[in-house]
Amino acid sequence: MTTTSADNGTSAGDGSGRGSDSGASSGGESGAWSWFSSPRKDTTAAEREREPAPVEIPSRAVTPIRPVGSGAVRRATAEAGAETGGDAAYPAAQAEARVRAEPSAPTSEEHQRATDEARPDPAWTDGAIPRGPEPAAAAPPPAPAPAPAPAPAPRAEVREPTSDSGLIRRTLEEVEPVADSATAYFYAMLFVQHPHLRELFPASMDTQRDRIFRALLTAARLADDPVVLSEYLSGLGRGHRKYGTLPEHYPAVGECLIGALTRYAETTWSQAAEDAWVRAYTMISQIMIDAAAEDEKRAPAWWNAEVVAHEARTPGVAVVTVRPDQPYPYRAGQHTSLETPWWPRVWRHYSFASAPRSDGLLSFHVKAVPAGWVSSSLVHRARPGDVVRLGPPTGSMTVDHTTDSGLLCLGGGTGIAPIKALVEEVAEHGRSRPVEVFYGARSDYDLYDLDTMMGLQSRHPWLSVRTVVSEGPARGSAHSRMPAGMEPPLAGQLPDIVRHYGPWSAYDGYLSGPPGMIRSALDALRGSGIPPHRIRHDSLEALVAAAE
Ligand SMILES: NC(=O)C1=CN([C@@H]2O[C@H](COP(=O)(O)OP(=O)(O)OC[C@H]3O[C@@H](n4cnc5c(N)ncnc54)[C@H](O)[C@@H]3O)[C@@H](O)[C@H]2O)C=CC1
Repeated sequence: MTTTSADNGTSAGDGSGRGSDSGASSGGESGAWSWFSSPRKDTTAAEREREPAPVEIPSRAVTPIRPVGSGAVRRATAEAGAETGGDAAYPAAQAEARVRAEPSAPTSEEHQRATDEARPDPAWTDGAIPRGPEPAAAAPPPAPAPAPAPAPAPRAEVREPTSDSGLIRRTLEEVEPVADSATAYFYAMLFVQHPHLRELFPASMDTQRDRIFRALLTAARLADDPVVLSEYLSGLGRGHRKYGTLPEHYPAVGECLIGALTRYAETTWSQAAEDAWVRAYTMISQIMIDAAAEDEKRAPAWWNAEVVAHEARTPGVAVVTVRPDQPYPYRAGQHTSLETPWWPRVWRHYSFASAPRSDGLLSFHVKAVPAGWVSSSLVHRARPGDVVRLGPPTGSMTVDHTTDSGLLCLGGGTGIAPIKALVEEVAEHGRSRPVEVFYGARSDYDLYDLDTMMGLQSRHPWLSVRTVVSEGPARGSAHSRMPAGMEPPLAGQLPDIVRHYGPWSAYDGYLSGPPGMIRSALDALRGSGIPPHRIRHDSLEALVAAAE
C-alpha cells in the first residue's frame, strides 16, 4: 500500500500488491509471460517495441478458466440446454438482489434453486444478452429492484486495439461508470454458482464490493510497468492467504469476472477482448498463487495477537498494544491488516506506532470513525485478553538508510503513529540525521501523542517537533494539552505551514495522515524542492478505502 509519489499512489503492497502467452489455454505452462501482451505473432516491429518487456514468472500449474461469458461456451451450454430442455434463463439481476438482501451463505435449497436459475440463457446463442424482464417461470421470490444494465450504446466505429493492454483498458473504461452494477453482478454470479466461496467474504459486502474493480484498475494502470505490477500482484497473492483463498478458487472468480465484463462492456467486448482478458487473468492468478505458495514456506497466513494494553487518549482515540503469538518481523513505517473477533472477515489497515521492540509487542493508534466497525470496536470494545488477527506487514514508507538526507515528516491526526515509529528507527540506527516532524491536529486537545513526541525531542538533538492546529487552539481551556511554557502550536493546515518553512530540497518527505492532507502535502513538498521519487506515503487508494 505504500508508495513514493512517483507512482501516483498505486503501489506495491497488500492490496497492497498483487507461462507463455498461451498460458490460458495451455493450463499455465511455464515460460516467459508478457504482461497483457498479445499472443499474435503478426505484430510489427514498432508494436513489439511498444510492448512491455517480458517478465520471468515462476512456473506453477494453474487451472485455466472457463469464461462463462464466452460466446463459445454460451453456445455450447445453450445447445446442451436445448437438448435437455432446460429453461436456463440467467436471472442475474434477481440473484444479485438476493445476494444484497441475504449476505450470508445460501442454504442448500437456496443453492439448488439459485444454481438452477443461473444456467445460461439459450437466447445467448446469438450473442445477444437478455435485457428485458426475466420469464415469470424463472423468477425468484420478490426482491428489491435490480440495478439496471446499461442501455446499449450505439457501437462506435473505433479501431479495435491490437495489444492485450489496449483491449483491457478499453473494457475497463466502458465498465468504470457502471462498476457498481458490474461488481454486484459479479458477486451475484460468484455466490450463486460457487456458494462455498461465500464464507470467504464478510457478512456485509458494502466495503468489499468495489475492491475487485479497484484492484483490476490498479493492475491495468500498472500494465506497462511489469516489475511494479508483479510486486503488486505478489503482495495481493500473499495478502489473500489470510482470507483462506486457495488456487482452486481462482478459476471460479475468473469465470464470473469475465461473465460480468461480457455483460457490462457490451460495446467494446469482442473475441479479441475476451482472449486478452483470459490471458491476463490467467497470468494474474499465476503470480498471486505463486507468491502465496512462496510465502507459505516462511510465514503464517495470519498471526493471532492478544491485546495486552488499551489506553484511551481521547474519547475517540485509543492506543492498542498487542502481543503476537509468533515472531512478527516488520519495519517502522509499514502497516498491517487487522481483523477483530466482532467483525469476522472484515480487515482494516493500521500503521505500526513504534519501531520493532525487543519485547515483541506491537501498538496501533486507532480513531473510531462513524460506520468504522473495526476501528470503533478497537476503541470502544477491545480490552486486554481479547485476541485479534494480524495479516502480514506491508508497505514501503520505510527509512532509506543509504542516504544522509534529512527526513521531513508530516503526521496528521493518527497519522503521527508511523512517523513516531520512523523517528525511533532513526534513533536506533545511530547515525544522526536531521529529522523535522510537523504534527498536525484539529486542536491541541487532539494532539493526543504530544507527550511522546516531546519526550523523543528532548532525548534527540537532531529531532525537531512542531505542532500545528487547523481549527484553533484549545490552549488555556480545560481541554488544553500544552504544558505551561511550551511554544503554542502553529495555526493552519499542515501542508501550508510546512511550505512556509521550506525550502526542503535537502530532505526526503514522509507523509502520513488523511488522504486530503497527503494530496495537498505532495504539492507543497514538490513546490518546496523535493522531487516526487523522494516523497513516500501509503497508497492513496488504500487510505481512501480505510477512511470509508
Ligand atoms: N500511513 C498513513 O498514511 C496513515 C494514515 N492515517 C489516516 O489519517 C487519518 C487521521 O484522521 P484524523 O486523526 O481524523 O485526522 P484529521 O482529519 O483531524 O486531520 C489531521 C490534520 O491533517 C491536516 N489535514 C486534514 N485534511 C486536510 C486536507 N484536506 N488538506 C490539508 N490538510 C489536511 C490538518 O492539518 C488536520 O489538522 C485517517 O484518515 C487515517 O486513515 C492514519 C495512520 C497512518
